[in-house]
Amino acid sequence: MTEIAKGLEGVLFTESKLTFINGSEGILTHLGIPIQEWAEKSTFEELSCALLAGKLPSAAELAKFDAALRANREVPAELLKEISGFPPHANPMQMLRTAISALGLYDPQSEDTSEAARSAISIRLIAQFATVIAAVARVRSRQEIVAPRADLTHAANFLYMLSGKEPTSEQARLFDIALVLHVDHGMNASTFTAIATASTLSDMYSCVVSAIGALKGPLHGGANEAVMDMLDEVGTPDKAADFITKKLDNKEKIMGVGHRVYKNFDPRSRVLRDYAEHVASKEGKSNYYQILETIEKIVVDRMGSRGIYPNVDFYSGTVYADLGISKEFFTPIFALARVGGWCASVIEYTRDNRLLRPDAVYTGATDQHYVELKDRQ
Ligand SMILES: CC(=O)SCCNC(=O)CCNC(=O)[C@H](O)C(C)(C)COP(=O)(O)OP(=O)(O)OC[C@H]1O[C@@H](n2cnc3c(N)ncnc32)[C@H](O)[C@@H]1OP(=O)(O)O
Ligand SMILES: O=C([O-])CC(=O)C(=O)O
Repeated sequence: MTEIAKGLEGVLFTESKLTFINGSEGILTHLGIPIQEWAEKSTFEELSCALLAGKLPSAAELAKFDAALRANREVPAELLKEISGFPPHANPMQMLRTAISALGLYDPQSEDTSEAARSAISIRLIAQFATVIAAVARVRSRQEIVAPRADLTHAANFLYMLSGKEPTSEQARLFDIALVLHVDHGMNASTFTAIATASTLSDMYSCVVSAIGALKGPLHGGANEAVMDMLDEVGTPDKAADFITKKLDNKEKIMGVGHRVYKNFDPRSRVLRDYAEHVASKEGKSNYYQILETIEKIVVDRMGSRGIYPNVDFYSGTVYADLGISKEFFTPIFALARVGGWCASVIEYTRDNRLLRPDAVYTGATDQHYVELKDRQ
């Protein structure tokens, strides 16, 4: 019988030098460097630059990349006008997808699929995702759009555009670490989608727009918002154990746990948990943090032997909530970070491109003939 790799599980379709994951041991590296070191020592700018270049940048290379990001933060005024006209109740990921699609219309280089053009567009996309997401947030809350500032880091500038207030250096650093943790993750569904689009030799904006659509779903990037919905449904820490036990007894899926590749702790969730714990030790444990602690313990006790552990989406929301960000923006923030990984993966794949075109085992009808409409039941 023909074997079908449902969900393409375990299928190797390309080579990559960017990200390595050992799911059974909970190891994640970018360019061979552990994610914990990137989180502790690096920045979103540096990791994005490194993935795009395929190597750690020199100080001069990083300064040039950072300057290019800062210089490209502004988006066309026409686009801001379009975003201001979006229905303010619309889903922010739909707004992001539509706005990035429109952004491509204003980029004279958008149809150029050479590596040099793809790299230049990547810098603009990384810089302008922040401006677009913050603009979407301001429009949804019926506030004036805040223009970007070139004197702030990528993380600080985004938080500034979101709230209109400059964040403290601790807030900016915490957010930067969250971005670093989300930049890339091998052949996840949204990166694979970006690559599938790129494999037809389509343009960079089309690749990234299709990836936004894939990230949006609750089985992928949308899980971070779904975790927060779950925490809001639980309400108070004393109700967490009962709530999760019932869900597990009913074989319902728990958001923010389980992973196609990790059959152990997702190392990113450990880093995020440590930061959430750090905030909790300074400011007292929030309800959210206490509920997650209880859920984690019960899930690991009952599901750990089946390889089901918290993933990156489990704790990220508490970190964003501590920064005053509302849950509708958790998935757009995932996109804000992941755009770097999407661009780097598209560039790497298209260097040795082959059209992606898998197949399905046909199980439909055979030996049929067309029946005229008037003769059908
Ligand atoms: C950034 C990211 O994209 S990380 C992932 C974010 N997504 C989530 O957090 C959503 C919740 N998690 C899930 O739905 C899954 O774990 C996935 C889709 C992410 C990956 O899992 P897959 O490898 O596709 O496993 P699949 O969904 O087939 O489940 C396998 C078994 O584990 C169980 N399982 C998997 N995840 C969960 C979960 N979150 N809660 C409860 N049970 C689970 C399934 O019910 C299934 O059990 P069964 O064999 O008794 O039917
Ligand atoms: O790798 C995956 O399948 C999902 C994931 O954790 C990510 O994209 O960060």
